[in-house]
Amino acid sequence: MDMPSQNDSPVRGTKRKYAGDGSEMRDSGNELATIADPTISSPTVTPDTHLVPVPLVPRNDDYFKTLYTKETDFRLLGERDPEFKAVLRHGSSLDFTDPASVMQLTKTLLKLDFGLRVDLPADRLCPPVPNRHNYILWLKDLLDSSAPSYRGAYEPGRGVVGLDVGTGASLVYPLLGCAQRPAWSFVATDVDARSLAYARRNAAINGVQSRVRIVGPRDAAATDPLVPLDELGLDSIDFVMTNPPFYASAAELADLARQKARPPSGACTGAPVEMVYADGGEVGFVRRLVDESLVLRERVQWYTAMLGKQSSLDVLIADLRGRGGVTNYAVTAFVQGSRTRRWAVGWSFGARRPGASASRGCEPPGGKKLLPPSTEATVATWPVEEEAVDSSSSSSTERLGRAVCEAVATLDLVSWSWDRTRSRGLGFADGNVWSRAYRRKKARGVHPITTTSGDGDKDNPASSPGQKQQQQQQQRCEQCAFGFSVEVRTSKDPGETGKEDNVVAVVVVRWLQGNDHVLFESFAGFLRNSLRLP
Ligand SMILES: C[S@@+](CC[C@H](N)C(=O)[O-])C[C@H]1O[C@@H](n2cnc3c(N)ncnc32)[C@H](O)[C@@H]1O
Repeated sequence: MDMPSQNDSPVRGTKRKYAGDGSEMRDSGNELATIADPTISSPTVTPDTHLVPVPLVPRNDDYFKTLYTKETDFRLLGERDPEFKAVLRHGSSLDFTDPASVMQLTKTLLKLDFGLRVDLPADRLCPPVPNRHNYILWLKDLLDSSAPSYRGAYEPGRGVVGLDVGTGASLVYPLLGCAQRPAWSFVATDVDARSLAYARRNAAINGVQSRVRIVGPRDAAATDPLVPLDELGLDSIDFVMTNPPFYASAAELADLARQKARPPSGACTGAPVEMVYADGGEVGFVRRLVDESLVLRERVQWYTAMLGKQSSLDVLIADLRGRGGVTNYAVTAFVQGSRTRRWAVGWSFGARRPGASASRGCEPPGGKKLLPPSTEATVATWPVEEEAVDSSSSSSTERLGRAVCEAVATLDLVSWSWDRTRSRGLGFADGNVWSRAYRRKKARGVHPITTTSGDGDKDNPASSPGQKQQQQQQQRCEQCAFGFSVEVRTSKDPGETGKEDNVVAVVVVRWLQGNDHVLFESFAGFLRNSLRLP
């Protein structure tokens, strides 16, 4: 979960732009529940006509990627939202020690940037939007780059189901996920009845009840699973996410709040029920998730968790690699402004490997040794000449693409296809079919690799012979020891001249499937040596 740091605490009234590092706040009590709900024990309820269901407007992925990449200009935000303007000091600065101001910032960003409205209780966490958004961006990257289609890109039609363990009153992750991905749906759990009542209301306000199933209150006892797939009647889901309770005791929570040197009304980092996990804080909570994942395994493609401390990341990666024998995992950092950094870890028992930006999204202070094996390698770089005007001559990218296809054509692959429009090829092999040893054996008439046969299509009957064949081929590829893509991209390379306009074409190999990192390294080496560049 978000850990407040001493440095986050601005002096009251100082001018400061919000760089997304507002720590978890508890409201002072002057923001009240705004829609009457008998299940919420709010002392005073003020009806607010703004809070009627709002339709979510899907926007393109690039829009979401660029959000919060620059410091937020509060004056501008105030011009766009009068409710935010009302809490600004001198029209341009925000008092981060005032819970009502921080809560308004959260509401304003959710409203303006995502079209979301939330009702937040005074005595529960108020989520900093940029940090929560970072988690969703990372999940999108993780899931897109390890999708069953191997396309390595966003597929709007792909239905994805996620479980948010400990969703909180704001329901922030399911709301952000639904706002960005129309085909995503969620199950959201919590142990806190008060938070859940607000979460249900926030689902209703945003009209996402059919896409977010809110379950609980769960029993906090360790006997009540964090990932209750059987109870929910779910065979499998795509991901689990959690921002776990951080502290191991209420005393630790109070201690850190004191260190932040904020007045009590503004210093609070959430109610103990949300923030304390007595059985070991965030490490204990995520270990519990690891335990469950070791039983559920591939019923969830990605298990993920956000962490407040880098030391927790070290401990959990060691646990996953050691006890869990996990090799397919991802590490990233969510950085907001210059000070606030959170970590996240994800792991999978499946064979589909995520891209480098998702799996090696940061270099932890503990060093590169904490990172999972690399899944991308650049095997060739070629200067892009000025493209010929004559339409009969082909571009450097096309010629490089042809060179890739020629090199790969010499191999005994289970499948290889080249997409000319994307300059990208997709291939599958049963093993190392590029080694000299393989070729020698093949020349002697020995089939060097024993292949496994598919399970057939008994569970998924195809309607036409063409579809049937396609399905069988897909199943065959899924069982291959190695899956890869080769892509020709152009990029700017300042090179030795330092000139930004020096454009090069690069050939990038991506490890898409398999459990043997050596196979990937060796294939990249084969391609590096055998590409006859144009
Ligand atoms: C740090 S808060 C995160 C809230 C929200 N997801 C966010 O990011 O703002 C942790 C949440 O986990 C919930 N929680 C604690 N133990 C839980 C459990 N065993 N199962 C589900 N939720 C739990 C708490 O009530 C709290 O809402």
